[in-house]
Amino acid sequence: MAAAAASTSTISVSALYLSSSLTCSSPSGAGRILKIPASRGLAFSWLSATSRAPRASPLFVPASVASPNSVLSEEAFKGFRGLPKSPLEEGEEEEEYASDSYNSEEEEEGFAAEVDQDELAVSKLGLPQQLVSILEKRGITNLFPIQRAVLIPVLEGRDLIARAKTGTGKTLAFGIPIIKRLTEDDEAEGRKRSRLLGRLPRVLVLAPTRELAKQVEKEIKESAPYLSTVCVYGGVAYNIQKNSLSRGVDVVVGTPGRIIDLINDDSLRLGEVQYLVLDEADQMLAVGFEEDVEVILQKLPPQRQNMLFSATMPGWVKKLSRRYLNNPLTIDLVGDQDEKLAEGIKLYAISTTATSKRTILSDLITVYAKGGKTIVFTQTKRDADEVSMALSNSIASEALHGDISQHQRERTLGGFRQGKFTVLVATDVAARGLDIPNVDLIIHYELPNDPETFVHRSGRTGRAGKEGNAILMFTSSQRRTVKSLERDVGCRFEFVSPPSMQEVLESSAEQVVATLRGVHADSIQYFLPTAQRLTDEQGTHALAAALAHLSGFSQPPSSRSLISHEQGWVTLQLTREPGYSRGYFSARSVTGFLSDVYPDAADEVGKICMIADEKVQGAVFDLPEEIAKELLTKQLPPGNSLVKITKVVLLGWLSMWSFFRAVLPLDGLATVFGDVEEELKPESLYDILLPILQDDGPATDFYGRFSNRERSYRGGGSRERSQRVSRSWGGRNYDSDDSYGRGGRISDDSYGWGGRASRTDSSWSRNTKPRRDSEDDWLIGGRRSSRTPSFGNRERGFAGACFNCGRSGHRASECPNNK
Ligand SMILES: Nc1ncnc2c1ncn2[C@@H]1O[C@H](COP(=O)(O)OP(=O)(O)OP(=O)(O)O)[C@@H](O)[C@H]1O
Repeated sequence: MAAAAASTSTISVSALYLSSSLTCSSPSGAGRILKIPASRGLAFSWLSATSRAPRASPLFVPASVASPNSVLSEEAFKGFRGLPKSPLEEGEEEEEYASDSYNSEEEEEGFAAEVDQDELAVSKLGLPQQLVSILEKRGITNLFPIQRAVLIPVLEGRDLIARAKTGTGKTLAFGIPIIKRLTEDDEAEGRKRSRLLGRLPRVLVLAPTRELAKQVEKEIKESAPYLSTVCVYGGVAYNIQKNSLSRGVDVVVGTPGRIIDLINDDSLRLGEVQYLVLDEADQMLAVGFEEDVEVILQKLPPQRQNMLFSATMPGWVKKLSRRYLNNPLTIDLVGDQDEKLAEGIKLYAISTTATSKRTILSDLITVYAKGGKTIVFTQTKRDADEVSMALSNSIASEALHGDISQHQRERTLGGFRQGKFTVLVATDVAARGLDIPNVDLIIHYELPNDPETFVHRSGRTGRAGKEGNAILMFTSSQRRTVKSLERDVGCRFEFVSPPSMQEVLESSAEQVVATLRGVHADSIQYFLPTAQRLTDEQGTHALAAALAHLSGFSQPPSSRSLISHEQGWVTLQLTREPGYSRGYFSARSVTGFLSDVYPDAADEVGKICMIADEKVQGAVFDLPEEIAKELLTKQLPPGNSLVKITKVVLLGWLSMWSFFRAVLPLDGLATVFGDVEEELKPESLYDILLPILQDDGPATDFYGRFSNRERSYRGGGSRERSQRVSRSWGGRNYDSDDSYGRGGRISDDSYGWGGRASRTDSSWSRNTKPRRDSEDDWLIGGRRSSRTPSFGNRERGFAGACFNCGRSGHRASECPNNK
């Protein structure tokens, strides 16, 4: 068993659905393994059984509290009525504890019923009334698990290291106890201090990005408006920040670069800081803030309480905790759980081609976001701009990346928050920490660089216990990476096909109906006579016409290519019987055939894809609708057959379908599949399905870092052409990536990705830089220089960081610390 590090108390206990070995250690560091069979796992159903937690879905609470291998703070649950005796109490046998405490189903149920949900109510925790009222007004009536876990240790003055899933309320986890302490101290002094001009800060919160800093400031300000909270970050003038500091401040939140500048010109004095919070500590390292952070820590008074929040524990973060934290308590609500995502997030994956991505994107947004907010993640700034611009034709959208000025970034985020536009197209700058309420859909337009980025991007939805969807777009050559992601993140994708036109139309209509519900009753009055007349004349047609128009379909939807998804095109399939083949069947064979049969078609042909099945001599290709119609009337040379493809189905279904189609008559097919699935409704028996096609791109099976190669063959064309062009790409499009191209202090908080950009080594992808600190390799920006591009491909070795210990080279499931 791995005992906890001597200086760190890894948290113990809580036998919550314990299905595997849980490593526990007492505060003295003596670890023990507690084994409780899954069947005896204790369900903390009381946490989800409340009707008093309106913002938390039932799915949410067990995520952090009752999943297998949850590791929680024993102290955190002190005082909970009905909490079973700790298994770690002196002299108690592990097995005895297991059998004594949980020996029957009834006992479990009895216990669950006995525990009172009020134990989590903010009104019952002894918080200052002022704070309670404000929190309740904000809809925060019950603590989330990380907040409950952190509360007592912080109030007891412990240093701590904490980790919880995205969107689970980490900001208030440190915010609530700190605000409580400051409020009580002020009350004890008769509020003299709060009126003191020029008072020095008692709390310092360090955040890796400007946006995160502003968000933390907002959360603290909204929860304690009576305290003075000042946010300092780069990219904006110093004066306003200096003036605010000079007026007197209780809490300073900021990014390290600007904090150092303000310390250096004596505008910020840290001599009275009692609480230090390092938010997203591992990200500080990723963006090159490690030196700055250490400089700041050395300037703080030694008598202070430290709280460090970090998703992983790379070497530097461990070093920080050893050097600057005092016997910290580790509170880890993720542990080695396989599933790293919050429970409310439903994951989909969709196979696309480089050329079909953009057209599919807007359909996905229409069908899956249903008019709600969407964030689309791209790899590069250029893609963010281009995708946002392309979307703007049909959906209000804005881009967000590190090249956009700070002022504009704030305006964009503000507009998105307020719902002024519904689609934000962002690079990974927005992946970490941003808390935008009610984001319904995340689209990974390009694969993320690593599993952690996937978790953080996806975590912009499904926050605070809500539900959300995340869709991963991948090309067929990236299929293995998708599988790796499933393993690394412990998630399962539902593989879906591009939305059909029918689905797009239905979703558009639903959104219009939702908008109509918002029309004011008084306005409706003015239109009633006309509506009545129209209904009398045309019946429901009148309303259908209005819906069609408001959905943006005044003209009938044009046909769509099933390979490029572009409008106005039709996809046809040409197959040739083997005996009639004149040599190797290629894209040229298709154009040759078209020239013979209908030369106009040869001139207009769009994308051509070869059928993957080598036994079939054939290809599918796109033609403009009118030309396709004409072609289908032509006499074909013997041995050739030409059909219009009418449907795409998922690969899994396709193979099953092909099998049954080969062995059963049509009515037999209907019997086999009956009404099982939408894809296989009886009417679809007559559909001509798109066959499996040869890959249209180069191998990009190592997460998103090379996916911008796809740009090279965007625009369609034959497979041969695509590959030839794409090979000329050496890898990443450096100049357009957020991690590069900025240096110096100014960029210190340029969205976090600039950081000490000057230190980044653009040669990382070529794997030439020697390994300096293997634990940091995977991180985005800053120091990711040494990871091999084959990351994520299990067969080629795992180069990401372990979620459990933060070290690279193995997954959490293989972590030596588990043993
Ligand atoms: N107890 C609570 N009840 C209801 N809502 C809460 C509660 N605590 C926090 N929230 C809300 O949940 C949202 C997510 O909180 P926060 O941003 O602190 O999450 P996080 O864990 O820091 O996420 P990330 O890891 O993505 O940065 C915020 O909008 C916050 O106001």
